[in-house]
Amino acid sequence: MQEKRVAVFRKEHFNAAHRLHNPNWSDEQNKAVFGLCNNPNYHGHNYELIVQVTGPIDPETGYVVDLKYLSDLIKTHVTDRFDHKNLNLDTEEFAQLNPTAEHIAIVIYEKLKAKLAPQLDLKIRLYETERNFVEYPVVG
Ligand SMILES: Nc1nc2c(c(=O)[nH]1)N=C([C@H](O)[C@H](O)COP(=O)(O)OP(=O)(O)OP(=O)(O)O)CN2
Ligand SMILES: [Zn+2]
Repeated sequence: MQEKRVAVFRKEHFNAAHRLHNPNWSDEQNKAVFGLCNNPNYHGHNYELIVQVTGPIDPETGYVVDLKYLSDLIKTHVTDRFDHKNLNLDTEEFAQLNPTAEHIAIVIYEKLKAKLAPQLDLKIRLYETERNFVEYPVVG
């Protein structure tokens, strides 16, 4: 019989400021492409993060992953690092990387993936606003 794989989810949130900017472009080009998001004085978002972990159920615990462990992992590696921060100025992750929702999702994925057992699949959904959100990775 095929192993049953189950997805478990943890929702978190963090508030952060950012500025979308490409240093290789002129100010005019940055303004034209990124609009208000290029404001030199930054702007903020209430990010909503959904972390999905998929895998087999451990027969001993009945868990795919302990959600308390997952919650602690997200706190240590994501929210403690990014909450109430200016992503461009206060974090090494986005000092040289444009802090778009796409890039933030990939950075979060890579941090958490490194801490999870290899048989577990990870997916990140990140809401930058109520209507704008991204997912990583995309399968297929
Ligand atoms: N592909 C992406 N597009 C945009 C991103 C991004 O990360 N990836 N980010 C932004 C800005 O950060 C911007 O602040 C988003 O806010 P806004 O356009 O105001 O979106 P809202 O949902 O709040 O407002 P609407 O009224 O629904 O437009 C822009 N693009
Ligand atoms: Zn923004």
